[in-house]
Amino acid sequence: MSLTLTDITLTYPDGDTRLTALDQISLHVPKGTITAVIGPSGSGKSSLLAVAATLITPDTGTVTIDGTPTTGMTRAQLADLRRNHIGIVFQQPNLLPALTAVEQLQVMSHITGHNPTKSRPRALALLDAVGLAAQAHRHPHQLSGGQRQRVNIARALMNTPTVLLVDEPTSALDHDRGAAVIDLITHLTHHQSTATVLVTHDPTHLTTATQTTTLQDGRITTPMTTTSGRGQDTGL
Ligand SMILES: Nc1ncnc2c1ncn2[C@@H]1O[C@H](COP(=O)(O)OP(=O)(O)OP(=O)(O)O)[C@@H](O)[C@H]1O
Repeated sequence: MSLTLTDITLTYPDGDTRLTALDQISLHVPKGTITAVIGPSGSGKSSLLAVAATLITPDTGTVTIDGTPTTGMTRAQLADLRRNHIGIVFQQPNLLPALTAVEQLQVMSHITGHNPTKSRPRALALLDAVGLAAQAHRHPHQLSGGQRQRVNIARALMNTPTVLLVDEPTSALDHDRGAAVIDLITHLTHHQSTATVLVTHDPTHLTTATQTTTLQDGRITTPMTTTSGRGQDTGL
């Protein structure tokens, strides 16, 4: 259960030429660990997440999820892999306005062909794990920004992903709420054993990461460093 990127190069069309967004990136993220990715705007962080999520196919290189290389998979196989193995937390929660918090999570089961009614206990347990047991029946407009981001994170975990990809989850939150969200991601990473990649602009987030990598112009510029960040048991 891990995520491995091997020699990834990604280019985009740029007028008559091509812009290299990722240049021979290799990264190994074991289960139960967080790799923080930092770097200036335009350095390739979002591109890296999109490649890891199999949303963009790189020009060269391999994305391996849980030991299975994704190279050569059909679109249907990739969609299946994303639904069942990859959780993605975007900057903005993008919750459905008409649904309550618990229903936002149950929809994920519906998408994977499972019975949403049967998945309700897990949805409620996850909301409890992110501190929202009392808000499970509220609609997005009845939740604060931090609470909406917590629903977003819980939703990404609904289908027990082995890989969790998180893009600047605190950009819309104040410092304290942001720190709480990072604590939550750390906690869930360890106890759901996800291989987590966290893109962040905030250096204070790096203390909870297992390793940190810095991107500059699509290249890794610093060797990984290892810390000892750990969370607590959610029992999920
Ligand atoms: N769809 C695209 N078409 C062409 N160029 C792109 C596209 N997406 C990104 N780029 C370029 O690729 C490079 C890397 O962009 P990317 O968004 O991955 O960086 P980033 O580090 O996530 O930036 P930010 O922190 O501003 O989100 C930049 O030069 C960007 O302009």
